[in-house]
Amino acid sequence: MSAGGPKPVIHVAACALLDPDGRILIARRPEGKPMAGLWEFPGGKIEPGETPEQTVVRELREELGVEPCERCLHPFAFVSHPYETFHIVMPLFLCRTWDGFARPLEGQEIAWVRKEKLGEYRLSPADRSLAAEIRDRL
Ligand SMILES: Nc1nc2c([nH]c(=O)n2[C@H]2C[C@H](O)[C@@H](COP(=O)(O)OP(=O)(O)OP(=O)(O)O)O2)c(=O)[nH]1
Repeated sequence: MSAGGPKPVIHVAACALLDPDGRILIARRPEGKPMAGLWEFPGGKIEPGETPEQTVVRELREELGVEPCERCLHPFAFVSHPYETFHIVMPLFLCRTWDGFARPLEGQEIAWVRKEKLGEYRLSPADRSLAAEIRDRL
């Protein structure tokens, strides 16, 4: 707990899209957002009343124009990570099947990256352990 009292717990849901060549899509947080310039998995905050799967489907549609089906989202890992001003809890799903062609719709940069190369990208601090999980378990 910080000196200023308890930090809010933020619930986020994210997804690693995996293409047939075994590459994973990551996105770079655009200028103007917190943690701009860092790479992360597509996703976002879970809105009230949403399941994490619904959040991922909504965010992939908004950010990338792709439509995964909910049953194509496979729970893979989660993080519980303290940032300075909040604490993030975030499940990461894996998805190998979706409709549409992933393209950056919100001014973000995207990259398809082999799992061995994920460590070469400057990831959000909460995502670093996820990259290691992907490298070791995928
Ligand atoms: N989407 C996503 N967010 C992550 C990851 N790792 C990580 O620490 N975060 C943090 C960054 C943000 O503080 C928070 C997600 O908020 P966001 O700003 O992307 O979500 P959002 O689009 O729903 O929010 P907003 O801009 O509408 O406020 O979680 C990740 O892999 N993916």
